Amino acid sequence: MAPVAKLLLLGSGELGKEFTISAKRLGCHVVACDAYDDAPAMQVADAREVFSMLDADALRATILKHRPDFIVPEVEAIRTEVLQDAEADGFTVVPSARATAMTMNRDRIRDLVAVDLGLRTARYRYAESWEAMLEGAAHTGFPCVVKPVMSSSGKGQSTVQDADGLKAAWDYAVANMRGDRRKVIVEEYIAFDYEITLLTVRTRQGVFFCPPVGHRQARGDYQESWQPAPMTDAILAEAQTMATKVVDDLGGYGLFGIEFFVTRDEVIFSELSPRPHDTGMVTLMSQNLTEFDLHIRAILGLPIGDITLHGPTASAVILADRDADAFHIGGLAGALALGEPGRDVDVRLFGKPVTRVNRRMGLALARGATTDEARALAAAVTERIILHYP
Ligand SMILES: Nc1ncnc2c1ncn2[C@@H]1O[C@H](COP(=O)(O)OP(=O)(O)OP(=O)(O)O)[C@@H](O)[C@H]1O
Ligand SMILES: NCC(=O)N[C@@H]1O[C@H](COP(=O)([O-])[O-])[C@@H](O)[C@H]1O
Ligand SMILES: [Mg+2]
Repeated sequence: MAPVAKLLLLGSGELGKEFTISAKRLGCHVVACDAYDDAPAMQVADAREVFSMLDADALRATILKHRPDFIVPEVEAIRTEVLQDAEADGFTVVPSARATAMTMNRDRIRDLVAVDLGLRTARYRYAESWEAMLEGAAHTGFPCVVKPVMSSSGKGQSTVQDADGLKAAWDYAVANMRGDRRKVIVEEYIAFDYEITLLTVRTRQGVFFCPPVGHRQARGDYQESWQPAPMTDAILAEAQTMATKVVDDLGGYGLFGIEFFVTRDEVIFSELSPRPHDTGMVTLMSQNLTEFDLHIRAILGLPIGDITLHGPTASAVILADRDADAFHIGGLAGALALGEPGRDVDVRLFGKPVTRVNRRMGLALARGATTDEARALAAAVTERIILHYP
């Protein structure tokens, strides 16, 4: 049987794994790529390719070898020029080669949103040396947040309290950045009331939204998320209007995770992923269609219909605390025993072959009468899951 579509998945982590499962359910053939073997998505895909997606020749060769109907980026470590060439040669990049290139570089997406579209963002400046950061900080004030223009999951990110901290922030950013651009964004620190991810689906039938996802971050990386995030209709409508402007400019079809800070009287655009978002993994339990189901449906041009929330739901991450290649994960039975009628619990173990300090190895999911109850239950589930290192 010929597959519904052949997908080349660039990045094979936990998001790619769940996306692959959703795509396989709709009859797709998935070739999962990453820089290391046995990555989570490879374990459920039809085929795998192990190479650095920052290597232009290897990426080009892999595209030509498989000739996919859709190239689906999953990480932010891809030589995006190759995707632009591939698109010019008639391949389809999800959602578009331009969106992938723009979002892989914080400065490009920030300039698009703040300058071209005129949407509210934190004040910012770019810097290519720690001395230049002084000038940036003069514009933003202290505290300020420093991030490499190429990084994700908070890598290389720090909050700086005063001028004395700038040199250390530069060194940390350079040591943890990805790619070869020694450049940072210096951003005004926003003392937000809360932050959300607005999962936004751009389809041939128009733009759809999931109920807003609230989340809590530590070290620039997500710790827990919940849905729905309580917010007023007016603030939500404003965020939706901003999201629509951004995705319509970026174009293409797929799900986008759009991050906003919300203060007492303002919605501030932070950044976006042109693909499923880590905080959106809460939809694995909360919705009739998960963010992964929505992404593949938008890609294939299938109808979305109603996005229905089952009820207040939360996710919490299961992290490793050290570097190890020998380990096992225990406590599943006890964790799942926390569930009872009206208090569903579930876990996802990603199957990553090695641990690292603070590497996300799995996820707890829980439902409750309120998001607070769901969050407490998800946290209790993670406490029962134990990583054992021999
Ligand atoms: N200007 C800011 N003011 C206050 N907090 C911030 C600011 N920028 C970032 N943060 C905090 O750090 C978190 C991570 O920042 P950001 O999303 O920009 O990093 P990232 O590396 O792109 O992460 P990911 O790829 O996981 O989305 C934000 O969700 C927020 O909690
Ligand atoms: N915020 C981006 C994000 O959550 N990306 C997800 O993490 C994986 C990398 O994990 P690893 O660093 O543990 O290999 C990526 O492949 C993607 O699934
Ligand atoms: Mg983010």
